[in-house]
Amino acid sequence: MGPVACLKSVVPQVHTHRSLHAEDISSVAVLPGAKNVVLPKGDVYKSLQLLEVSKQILIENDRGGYTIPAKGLYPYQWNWDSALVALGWATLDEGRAWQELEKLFSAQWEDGLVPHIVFHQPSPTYFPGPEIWGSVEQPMGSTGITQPPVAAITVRKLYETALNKELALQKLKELFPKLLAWHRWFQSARDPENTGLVATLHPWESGMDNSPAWDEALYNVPVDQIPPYVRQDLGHVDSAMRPKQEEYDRYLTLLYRFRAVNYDCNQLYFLSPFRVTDLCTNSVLYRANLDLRWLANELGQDQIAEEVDGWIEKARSAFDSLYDEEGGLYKSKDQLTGELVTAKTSAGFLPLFARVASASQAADLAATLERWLNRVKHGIPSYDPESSNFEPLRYWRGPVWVIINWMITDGLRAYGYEDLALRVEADTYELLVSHGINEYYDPVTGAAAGGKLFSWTAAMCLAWLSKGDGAHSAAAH
Ligand SMILES: O=C(O)[C@@H](CO)O[C@H]1O[C@H](CO)[C@@H](O)[C@H](O)[C@@H]1O
Repeated sequence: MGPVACLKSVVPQVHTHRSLHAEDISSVAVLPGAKNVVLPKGDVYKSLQLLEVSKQILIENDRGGYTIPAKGLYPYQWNWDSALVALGWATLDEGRAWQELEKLFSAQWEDGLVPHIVFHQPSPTYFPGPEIWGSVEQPMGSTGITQPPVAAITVRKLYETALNKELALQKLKELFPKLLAWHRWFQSARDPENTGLVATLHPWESGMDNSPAWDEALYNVPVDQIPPYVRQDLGHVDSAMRPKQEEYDRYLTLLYRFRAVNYDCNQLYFLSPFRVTDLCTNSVLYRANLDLRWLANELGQDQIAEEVDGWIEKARSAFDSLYDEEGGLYKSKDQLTGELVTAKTSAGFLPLFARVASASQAADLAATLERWLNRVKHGIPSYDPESSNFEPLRYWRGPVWVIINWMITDGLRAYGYEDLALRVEADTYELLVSHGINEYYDPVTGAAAGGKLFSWTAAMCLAWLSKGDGAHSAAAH
């Protein structure tokens, strides 16, 4: 039996329209056409196995048009997870990738909000579920907050790389008004004072839930008399890796306060005791606006392109107020105190993904990142590894997230830091090969942590690491 036949017999085949065939094996190993070679040539088996496992994870986590992040721990459709997972689906089945976004936008609210979780089917394994977000009078099919708006970035990528151009144009036309409504909602509901940057009103909205960036702002939230509750997350994951009880009490306090006004977007900005300018949300939104403008131009919607341009212009100058020159990276801001937060987190590099950093800011960010990488075995830690309260295993307070590695790598490449981008890519690949497809990883040991067989990590493996998918052509800063 030759090596190719031998590999085929041990690697499980998945029946999608792009299943691996014998001739693909060399292409997976050497990646012709890729902008850079990530997968080591001598390690074909591991590479193939990783791809097949990634496909299997998406298939296993598919709930009929949408993908749950991980069984048990996250049994519903999450907003930015789905937008990133769609990039993975696109490598297997373009129709299925578009469907992921359609399902997400099927839950869009009348005011334009696209919720952070959509409760398509009941599940007893997650708290707080629909019964907490809704009420007897107003049952809810979703949460009443949002998440970083990745979807427009995904739509552009799917559209530009589509093999089925006709389908892509049709889906773009259907999704465009929904994307626009969501981005307009960000402007009106989350920047009613016209500052150029949007507010985040709940740590869950930031996607980096218990990042040290929120410590000061969150601990300023008084804990209300809230109904007793039982956390489900601790039944799935060790408590040492999850937010603490005093943080959860505040998450719930905010939820009940928002629910008391039925999540009225005109009131929430003014009444929330937690209001921050989150770098992750603002960087993703900035980049998504570049892509939305590109899509508007593609559809010949000049007036809309101009409107989006106005948001981009305003945000560009406002971003400078988040730059910490001494720290060599960007920082989030507590809007209620007006202070930049003290914590240096991986979100501080995301203005590279946005293309909003200047060349000299990018050089500082690259230098800071290099210093961080030299302190750990596996990058990119979510929190400054030089910090005294760096926790390599606790949720967003140290661990590595592959989706953030993708975003930062994409940004590094756009600014010409190819070697650094390759270093992060190779490191990420090594993490996945050695430790599997998990929610996150310990940057000191590489150990996998959090939820297992995790969808967005699998999607990044398919869409990024196997393709060497660097920066696409989002308009430069
Ligand atoms: O901890 C949780 O229960 C959820 C709440 O939304 O957040 C985490 O999990 C979600 C699902 O992967 C992610 O979207 C978030 O960014 C975060 O990592």
